[in-house]
Amino acid sequence: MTMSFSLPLVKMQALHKSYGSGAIQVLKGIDIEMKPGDRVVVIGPSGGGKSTLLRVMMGLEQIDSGSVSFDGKPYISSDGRARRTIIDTEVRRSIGMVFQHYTLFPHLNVIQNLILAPCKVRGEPKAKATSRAQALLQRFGLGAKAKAYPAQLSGGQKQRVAIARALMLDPKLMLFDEVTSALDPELVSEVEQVIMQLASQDMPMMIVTHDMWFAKNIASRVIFCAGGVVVEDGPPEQVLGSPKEERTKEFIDRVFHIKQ
Ligand SMILES: Nc1ncnc2c1ncn2[C@@H]1O[C@H](COP(=O)(O)OP(=O)(O)OP(=O)(O)O)[C@@H](O)[C@H]1O
Repeated sequence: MTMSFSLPLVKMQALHKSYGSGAIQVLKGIDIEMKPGDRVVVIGPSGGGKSTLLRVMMGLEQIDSGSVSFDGKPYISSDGRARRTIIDTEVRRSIGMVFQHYTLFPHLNVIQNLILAPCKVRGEPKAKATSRAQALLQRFGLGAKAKAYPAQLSGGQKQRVAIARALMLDPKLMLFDEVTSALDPELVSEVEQVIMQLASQDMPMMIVTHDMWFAKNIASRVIFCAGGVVVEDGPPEQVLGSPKEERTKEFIDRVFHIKQ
């Protein structure tokens, strides 16, 4: 029998996070390992700490204790005394994130939004960044929108631009936090398809979503978080139930109710 081992791409150890100087405990000891090819979907009841988890991974939140490693290197840790979080920004930059609400700069057009960080952060020449940006926009069916401003785009287009913008920094891991929740239903699939496209190219990703159909179709693993801990971690069919039940609100309510 042959066994293959791959080192974790991400390793979270005993992550604790509270808001309000400890008054609201949100993460109560999270241990998650993510392997290089994993597409992890995080589900769970509202207020369970899913967004907080992703924001911690992005270095956007202070933690109380614990650590997060990327490619074997701890890049988020706590100094243990003053609740100060230590962030290795170099490592952190290899992670891209897209949020629920559009975060494009309204005063910049699409191309300018895409090339800002590569030019400013990396010192990439403008012409080179622009040609990479154009190629990405073509790939995502947005070639004609290069000169448009965010206000001239639909919600689905804005989210696809936000994904393209994150990809401009060549992330080794992508985090998606409910990126379709604010969209009209008819715009959801164009954004999900872009994420599926990235998944088919083996981009490791962690996704927070309430869309059980999407979860089932994209996940290699599903993690159920509730009450600040990981309640269940396994293949989608195990955590999400039988295909008949998927995506129904009743199913989600029942599972969340039982596990809360
Ligand atoms: N900046 C903050 N200050 C104080 N409390 C916060 C802050 N951000 C989040 N919280 C609280 O922390 C808890 C977890 O929030 P979080 O947004 O991480 O949950 P979630 O699982 O992503 O929920 P949802 O599915 O509704 O988006 C909630 O009780 C929320 O009210």
